[in-house]
Amino acid sequence: MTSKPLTPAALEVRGLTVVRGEVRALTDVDLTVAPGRVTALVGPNGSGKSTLFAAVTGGVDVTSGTVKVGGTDAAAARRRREIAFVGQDDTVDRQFPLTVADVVAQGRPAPRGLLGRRTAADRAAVAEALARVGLADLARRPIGALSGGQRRRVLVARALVQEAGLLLLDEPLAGVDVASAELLVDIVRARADEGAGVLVSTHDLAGVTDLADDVVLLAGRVVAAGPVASTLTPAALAEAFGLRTGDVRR
Ligand SMILES: Nc1ncnc2c1ncn2[C@@H]1O[C@H](COP(=O)(O)OP(=O)(O)OP(=O)(O)O)[C@@H](O)[C@H]1O
Repeated sequence: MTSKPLTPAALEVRGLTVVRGEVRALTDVDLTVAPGRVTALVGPNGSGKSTLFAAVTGGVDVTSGTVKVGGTDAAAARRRREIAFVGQDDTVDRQFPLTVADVVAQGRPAPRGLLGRRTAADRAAVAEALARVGLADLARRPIGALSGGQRRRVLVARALVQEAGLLLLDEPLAGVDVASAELLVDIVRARADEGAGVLVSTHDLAGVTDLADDVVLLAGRVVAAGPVASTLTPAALAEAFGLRTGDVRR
């Protein structure tokens, strides 16, 4: 008798192939993100990291294969708001007169009822997420009056208040200072400790050990996958990044 796992994977990708125009961006990708674990998605430019996120969030058509989130089809999970995503080029409209707290509150379900007011739970979640990303003092500031790095943190806070079972972050460490990077690593870990599955793409090989439990090395296909220590071997890195083995230092 085969026993089914008690908890479904936060994300389970099987045989995923995505063709974008003339380009085969992903070929036969298998990948699992377990609840309570942080998985790093590592690969060179053009290796398909953003395409993989797009396949989960509905930003690109799946050519073949399956994408399941929390045990159900990704489209159904999106409707249940079970997927929180911070993309690489996510922007907020700086001209629109929204405060930082307003933008974070967008991560909560739309307010119901005649007055459409946010609930006390919404307000508490927004305050907690802003504190987590170190922006509690800026809650009432217009979103247009923040630095680029601060706006990034606002978008992470917006993803946190969604309380989704799957958190996806596309290159959150790119272009952030050391303190912000450390904060992000802590935030990601805390979300996993709360039971979410987290998938984070990064170019920063040196930081993967601090960031993640598991790693998937991508080069249009999966080169290697598993626990960080046993997976990031010089040979696997060389294969994924197209280097000679002797070039890879860890
Ligand atoms: N909109 C698009 N139309 C056609 N091809 C695309 C499109 N977006 C990406 N591609 C191609 O798909 C492949 C994978 O790109 P993708 O953006 O997923 O890689 P990536 O690993 O996220 O790269 P990077 O690290 O540079 O962000 C590349 O060959 C790219 O040129």
